Amino acid sequence: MMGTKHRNSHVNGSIKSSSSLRSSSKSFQAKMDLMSERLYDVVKSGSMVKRAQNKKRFTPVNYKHRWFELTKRTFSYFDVENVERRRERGRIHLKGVRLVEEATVSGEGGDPFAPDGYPFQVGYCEISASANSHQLENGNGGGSGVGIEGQQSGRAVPQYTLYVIANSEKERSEWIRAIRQVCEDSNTPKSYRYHPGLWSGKKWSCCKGLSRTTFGCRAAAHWREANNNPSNGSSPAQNSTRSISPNSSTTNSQFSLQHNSSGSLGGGVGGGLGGGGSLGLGGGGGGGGSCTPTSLQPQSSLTTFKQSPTLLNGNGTLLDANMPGGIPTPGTPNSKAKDNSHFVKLVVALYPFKAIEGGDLSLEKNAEYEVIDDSQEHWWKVKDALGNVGYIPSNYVKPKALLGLERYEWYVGDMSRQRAESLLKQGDKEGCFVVRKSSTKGLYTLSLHTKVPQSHVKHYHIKQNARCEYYLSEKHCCETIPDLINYHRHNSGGLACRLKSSPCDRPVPPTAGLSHDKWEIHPMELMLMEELGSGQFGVVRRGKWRGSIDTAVKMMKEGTMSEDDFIEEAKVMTKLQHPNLVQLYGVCSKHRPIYIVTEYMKHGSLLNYLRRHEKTLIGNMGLLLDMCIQVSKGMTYLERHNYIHRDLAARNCLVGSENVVKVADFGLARYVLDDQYTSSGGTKFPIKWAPPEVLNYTRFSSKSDVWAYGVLMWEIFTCGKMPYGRLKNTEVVERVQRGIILEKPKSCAKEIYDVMKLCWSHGPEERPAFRVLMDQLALVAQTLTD
Ligand SMILES: Nc1ncnc2c1ncn2[C@@H]1O[C@H](COP(=O)(O)OP(=O)(O)OP(=O)(O)O)[C@@H](O)[C@H]1O
Ligand SMILES: [Zn+2]
Repeated sequence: MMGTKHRNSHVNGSIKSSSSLRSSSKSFQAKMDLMSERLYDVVKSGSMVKRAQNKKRFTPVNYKHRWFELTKRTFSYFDVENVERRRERGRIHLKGVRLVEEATVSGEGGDPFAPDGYPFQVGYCEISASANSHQLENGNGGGSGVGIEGQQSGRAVPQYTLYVIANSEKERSEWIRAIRQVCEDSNTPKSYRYHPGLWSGKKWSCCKGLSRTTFGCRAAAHWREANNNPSNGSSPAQNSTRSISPNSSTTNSQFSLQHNSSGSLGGGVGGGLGGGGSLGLGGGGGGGGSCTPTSLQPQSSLTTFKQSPTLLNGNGTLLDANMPGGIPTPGTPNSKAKDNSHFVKLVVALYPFKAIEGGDLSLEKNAEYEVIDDSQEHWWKVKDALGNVGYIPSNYVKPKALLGLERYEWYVGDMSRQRAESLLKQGDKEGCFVVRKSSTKGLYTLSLHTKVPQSHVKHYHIKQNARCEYYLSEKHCCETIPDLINYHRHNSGGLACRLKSSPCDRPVPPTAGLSHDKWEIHPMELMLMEELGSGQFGVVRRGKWRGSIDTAVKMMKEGTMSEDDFIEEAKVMTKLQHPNLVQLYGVCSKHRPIYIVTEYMKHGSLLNYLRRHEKTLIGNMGLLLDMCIQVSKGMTYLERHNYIHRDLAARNCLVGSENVVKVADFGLARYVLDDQYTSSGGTKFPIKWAPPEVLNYTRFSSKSDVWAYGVLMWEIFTCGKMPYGRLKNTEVVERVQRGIILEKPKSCAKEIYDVMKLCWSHGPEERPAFRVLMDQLALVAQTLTD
């Protein structure tokens, strides 16, 4: 039980005045050290989302954007605003770090308010805030005054856990690796167990363990081993716990559910439910949005769990967490294979899927399936309740343990205000509504269509009171959002009208290929219909695959592309999958002309769409900005996969229902044989979308895509005007070389034009990455709308 009450012992009133004097000068010295350290040894930095103080209840305001910095001694975080003089909000001394692992914060039993992203956790023990790093170098030798902290710094078991949500899988694994690398490993156990999930106040979201101090349900080898393992390289498809997870066949094994009928892997006692610990200098006051009275809040905004320093094993025998080798693990790295039977991954179908090819399995919406093989990214082998086994598209299911509001028809997730409006107006029904993620991270918004006095959509923030109950009008509070929705189905309670229906089913996303391992399509399986348009490669027609799936079929004019190379590439391209990329289903390559078969987008090319709807679009900055953001999401995905588009422009984006915009034709330019198209001197070369380094040296990169993206933004905000008007290509080249850029479109806010200008920085390295652009535009959207 030690440790639970002592987190503030360094400010304990019993400390004698002389030592407090000493400690104040020491703390000044420590501050100076820390400042210089921050200036000179930042190993890694970046903005991510931090989960605040652990509470019994989950709340959206638990999540804040913070600027993180890793130095050789600390992992600290700062306000994101005010770049020059960032205020430090808290820090972890790396000496105290005991585990760094991926985490699962959302999903069933988890935090429904967790924003999307890639969470990881840092488990640590408290290191006295007043002590500087030099003192701590000696680890647990501390005198009795700071005895508890001194001892704790030598502990194997972390006392607290900090949850951080990275923006991409790659970023997450980079952070995990970086923190592990700079951490002293002397205090970390050879292997340890941890919970990938969150403690909800009642149980662990990962294993449903009912005691906060229950042994971790996941075994990890010491991270040295994990870090050295080549399979934990930077490949975004692999996550860093893969090699050390008990369920090695599971690509993302944090989803494993534990079926553990023979009792828990280890019991546990002790450890209060106490919240946070005070950490380091400056922590105070952060976090914000607490749900409990502030006087009960520990001063730091760190999310922390108390864990017992003393543990029981499965038989109830006392174990000393300080003993060499740390916590005994039922699943040591060598015995992991035997553990496999305990782990079953259950998924729930978000959409129906009809098995057409042999070997596939149909999915029934909301039914549960057991995953048998998820070694391939896009097609998993699963078993249904009747024992039928087959392949299903992995993007149609969600791990049961991660299921949040998705199970509800009315939840649309990441839909912008503008798209929600167009969706609801389309149905034109009184009381038709959706709940969506608000543009403020972690919050939700109810969008409601009403016809009184005339057809319009109202947006309400779902708020929380001091007891963490949700409400739309303060008089009617509910414990959960679904309860709140139910309440307002029966009582308008201050809303424009009662909630009635939600719009038709969520649109079913395309699959990566039309079946598992399928990218060669037999032309007999395609029914060709009307012509959709034509480009320089030939005609595009609508098609139906096996009478049921809408497709677009591009019939490639013979001699326009190097076909064999493209056919090889198509296998890779079918594997690229993102909601803002036009899905490549496959090719018909056995006959000529070859067909390229893609997802069908009902409103055709973005360029024509902008021109056709100029009147309604031009005044709607929110909608135009939303289109830009959608494209930036698709491009961020390509960037992350090191895939260069080479011909990004409004003509190569397509529009689907509810103003969904997707990027098409990525990478295709490489297979074009026509010199006029491929050489920067050619008449068909997209000069107006090309940055200086492409014009000069044909040097393509993701950053040349960023330049083109700036021009695409300009096309969007002018509703499809031709960049540089009627200027000839040679004149455009000359201007670009001289640094003359496109003018600000009339209907475009200065903040948005500023982003375009960044894309047109002369040197590729000065241009922001897509992932940065995406965040910047989301911030602009937040200030301009919602
Ligand atoms: N997946 C699709 N869904 C619906 N319509 C499509 C699809 N793909 C293409 N089209 C329609 O076909 C037209 C021609 O497309 P295509 O990609 O061949 O040429 P383009 O992009 O207009 O020009 P370029 O040949 O220079 O790339 C598009 O403008 C669009 O209207
Ligand atoms: Zn667990």
